[in-house]
Amino acid sequence: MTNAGRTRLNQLPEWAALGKHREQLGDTHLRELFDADPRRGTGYALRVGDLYLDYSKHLVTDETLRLLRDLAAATDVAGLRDAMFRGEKINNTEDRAVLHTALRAPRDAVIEVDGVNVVPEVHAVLDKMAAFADKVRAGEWTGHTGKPIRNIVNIGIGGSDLGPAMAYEVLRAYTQRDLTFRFVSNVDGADLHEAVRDLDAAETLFIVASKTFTTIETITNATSARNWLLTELRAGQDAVAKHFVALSTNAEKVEDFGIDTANMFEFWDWVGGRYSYDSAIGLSLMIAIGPERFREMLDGFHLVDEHFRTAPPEQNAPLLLGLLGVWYGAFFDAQSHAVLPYSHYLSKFTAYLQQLDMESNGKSVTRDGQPVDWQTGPVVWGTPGTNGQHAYYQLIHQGTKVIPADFIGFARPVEDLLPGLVAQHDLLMANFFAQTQALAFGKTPEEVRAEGVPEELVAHKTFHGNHPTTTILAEALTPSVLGQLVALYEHKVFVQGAVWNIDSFDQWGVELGKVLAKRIEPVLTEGGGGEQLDSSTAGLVSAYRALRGRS
Ligand SMILES: O=P(O)(O)OC[C@H]1O[C@](O)(CO)[C@@H](O)[C@@H]1O
Repeated sequence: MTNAGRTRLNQLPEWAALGKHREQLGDTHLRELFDADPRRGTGYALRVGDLYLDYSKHLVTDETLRLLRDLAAATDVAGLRDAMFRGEKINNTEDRAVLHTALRAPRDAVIEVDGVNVVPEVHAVLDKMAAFADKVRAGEWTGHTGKPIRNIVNIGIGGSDLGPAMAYEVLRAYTQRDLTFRFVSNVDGADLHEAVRDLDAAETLFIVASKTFTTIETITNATSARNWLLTELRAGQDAVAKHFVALSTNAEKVEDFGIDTANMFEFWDWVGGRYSYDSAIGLSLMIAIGPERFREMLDGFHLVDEHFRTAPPEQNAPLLLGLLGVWYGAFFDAQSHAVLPYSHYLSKFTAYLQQLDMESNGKSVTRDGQPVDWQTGPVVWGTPGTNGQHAYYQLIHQGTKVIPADFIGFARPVEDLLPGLVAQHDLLMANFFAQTQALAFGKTPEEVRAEGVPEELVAHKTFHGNHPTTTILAEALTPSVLGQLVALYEHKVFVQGAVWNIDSFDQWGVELGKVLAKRIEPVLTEGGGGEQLDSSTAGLVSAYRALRGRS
């Protein structure tokens, strides 16, 4: 599936048609589009599972949407999608299938990789995880000294950290509150230090999460955690078995580290790191929320998988969101995309999406290695919306950049909020609705003047508006809704990669820095070798050594 010989994206007639249409659209304002169609607000909306998705505040008309769907057809998004679901090796630079959708397939589904149905293996691991999670939750998994495990520390980085850490925050209201969870990723020793300093080692379980089990940050932190544990417990190597489990595809390396492979939860090379938290990588989350809730989350993923696989293009939400991103990148020169959740529990959601989107689509060559000459993945950024309003929203409202944004909010606060706090929810959501309204429609100079604003301030108090947003609203932030949201973004990223003709499932761009760090480390510690470095890096390394008192 190299797509060799495919017509270059910007030479397709469908691309040219979009370019021409963009010119015709010119400066058409959302105010005009809404005035022209009183039903636009409800007409440009979709329901997917529990998600209500309003895309009416986008700079598009029926014609734009039709042309974008034509582009999707011309680039065979549906063909690549079907190949992915069938287990074909669409990750062509690594010659791997891309089957995170199999992680949430029902028990009786049949999905084959190299002629083997992978679904039974997926469910066998889920069952093993559930048995383990139940034991820990019930206090039946005891440590080396016989005390029950009460603290769970996940050690991993990238996809082996961001997913479980994000989902733990999102679903905090569903977690077993007498257990403590920590997530360690940074090779800066401060991360592990702060995570364990107040924990009783006798009650602490380390989950070492690494697809490859070779990632230097994770193995370094896991080794330090093992040293800490054995020192605290004044115990020998035999204490490791009760306090360390591994989540990996690499049994050999897990064994080398000293973790019993009986305590390893497996996944497979057809699960990309950034698509993996619904695999064994989600063990910490499953312990936190319990197997039943975890399964509800998987069902939420599956619901959107099925929607993406089967919904017609006009109603296909990931297709639509993906195409809108293509539209803004190519024809509005949008460089970034903001994700602005109006839920404190989604505070790590955008950070999670950064890896999902930017590691997937931060590419500049096509599947067959030709340089692209069109925009690919945007810079994804954002934090919970109300906080952003008092920080960077100024730039979105009145700056010079086009920043399409997703607003995500919920009708009901989580159930166990303290009673006095439930009332705050309407204020939160009033802000949610007000912001997309202000961004779309702005405030004209005439409206400003009508308020009696002095003429010299009119320009400053004018809001041009016309800033595109998607609004995603659900009743409540449940495990299923989280699964639905993540799958929606996974498939949106897929659609964009398919249109741009890039491999969204490799990540060669992270390799060079790793190799150079390995070379530089001995120069920092032992000295010498500086002459092989460029003059800037050599100067910095020598300043570092001097500051560390090394000559
Ligand atoms: O799970 P692993 O193998 O430790 O990898 C961690 C992360 O490192 C990366 O490979 C990037 O270096 C990510 O894609 C991955 O999620």
